[in-house]
Amino acid sequence: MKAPLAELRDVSHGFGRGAQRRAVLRGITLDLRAGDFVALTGPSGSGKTTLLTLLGALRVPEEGDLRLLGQDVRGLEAKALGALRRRIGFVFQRHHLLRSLSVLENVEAALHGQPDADRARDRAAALAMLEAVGLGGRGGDSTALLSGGEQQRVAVARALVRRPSLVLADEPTASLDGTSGRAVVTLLAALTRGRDCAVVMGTHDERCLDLVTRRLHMEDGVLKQTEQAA
Ligand SMILES: Nc1ncnc2c1ncn2[C@@H]1O[C@H](COP(=O)(O)OP(=O)(O)OP(=O)(O)O)[C@@H](O)[C@H]1O
Repeated sequence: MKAPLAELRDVSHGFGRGAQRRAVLRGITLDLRAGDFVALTGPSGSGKTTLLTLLGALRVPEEGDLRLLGQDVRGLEAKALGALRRRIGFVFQRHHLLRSLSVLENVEAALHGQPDADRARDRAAALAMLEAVGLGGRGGDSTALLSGGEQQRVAVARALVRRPSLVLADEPTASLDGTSGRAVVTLLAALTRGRDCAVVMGTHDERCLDLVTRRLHMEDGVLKQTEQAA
């Protein structure tokens, strides 16, 4: 069996010091493997976003071991952490597209600064990814012309165009109606299936839970259940 894409062993994390101290994640042990499409559920404040930031190498845990894509994040310098982050795709609640760039340029921008950047190849990859999210004809449009669901599909294209090994989505459907939200999660599942990739989606959206392969539930910083979905 291949090594997990993410391995957490007894990971704890908190914020603040002294009387202001707040323990947010407590003793999290978890493996994520290729093919996992995970819904991370739990009440507001239970620690879902904090866990996603650790999985995204945006923070280093205060305690415990965290290996991402085979690397121990604690041992990494800032440059190596940056390189690791470039192998991870992020989708947020709001799309965070750049209004001054066209739809296609927003997706292409995710490829800029890559060590092996190549303009023509990057453009072809961005166009193919826009096609894959059903927006093949909209590359030249301003992002302001798109609906909320379409904008979030561009955000999915932007996150996946680098072919990341780990995709992290924090409430990707929260600002969308039910149909558009489901379309976004369906796309995320379809475009990552069969690839050497794991997806973790923090969500309160009950309507999308049938689309995942695995459910994790957080309560007060503790992972309560690790259940395989049907
Ligand atoms: N940078 C920070 N500094 C201090 N406290 C923080 C910080 N980030 C998060 N917290 C606190 O950690 C706790 C968990 O927050 P987190 O955002 O991880 O929860 P969540 O489960 O994602 O919540 P929601 O579903 O509302 O997004 C909260 O009490 C929050 O206030």
